[in-house]
Amino acid sequence: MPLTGEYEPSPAQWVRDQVEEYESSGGTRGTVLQGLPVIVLTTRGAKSGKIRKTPLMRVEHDGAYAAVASLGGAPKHPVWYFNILGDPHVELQDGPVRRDYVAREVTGDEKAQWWERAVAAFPNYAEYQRKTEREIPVFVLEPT
Ligand SMILES: C[C@H](OP(=O)(O)OC[C@@H](O)[C@@H](O)[C@@H](O)Cn1c2nc(=O)[nH]c(=O)c-2cc2ccc(O)cc21)C(=O)N[C@@H](CCC(=O)N[C@@H](CCC(=O)O)C(=O)O)C(=O)O
Repeated sequence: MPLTGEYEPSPAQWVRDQVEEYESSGGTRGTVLQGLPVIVLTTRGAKSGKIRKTPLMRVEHDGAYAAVASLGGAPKHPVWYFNILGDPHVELQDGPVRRDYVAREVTGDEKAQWWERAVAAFPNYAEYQRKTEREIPVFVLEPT
């Protein structure tokens, strides 16, 4: 079931702009960062209930995706992390395809396997984890 409600763009201009270009082009432009593929994750604000859209690096395997709450290795989780904890029903747009998913945080061996996939897709993730004490959370998103 697609998430409905009032969209509240990111306060970060470059993020807002990437979402705008991604969506207005039907997922044909604004789909990379540093030449690597990007998806757009839609979540429901845990406090506002508004629709939030977050570009993330594309980490996909057999139809499932990882959402890596790296925030560049910052000491705190990105806010969208708490949105997913509040409501695991999310949407993900990968290029022109937009689908509904249910997200769950992964740990242990499953997380290690997805972390490997994530670093393979975007090597900066390894550097981000090295630069912070915070354990970077990973959600796996499976199609509903
Ligand atoms: C700035 C903040 O954003 P954030 O949710 O912390 O997410 C920060 C970043 O992760 C986010 O901007 C990502 O898109 C950055 N980013 C990546 N961020 C990552 O963490 N991982 C990535 O792989 C990644 C890739 C990427 C690629 C392209 C690009 O343009 C950006 C990319 C934000 O939007 N804050 C809002 C509130 C947002 C929100 O969801 N509020 C909730 C409240 C939630 C709560 O407080 O519990 C609500 O509406 O209820 C505000 O300050 O008004």
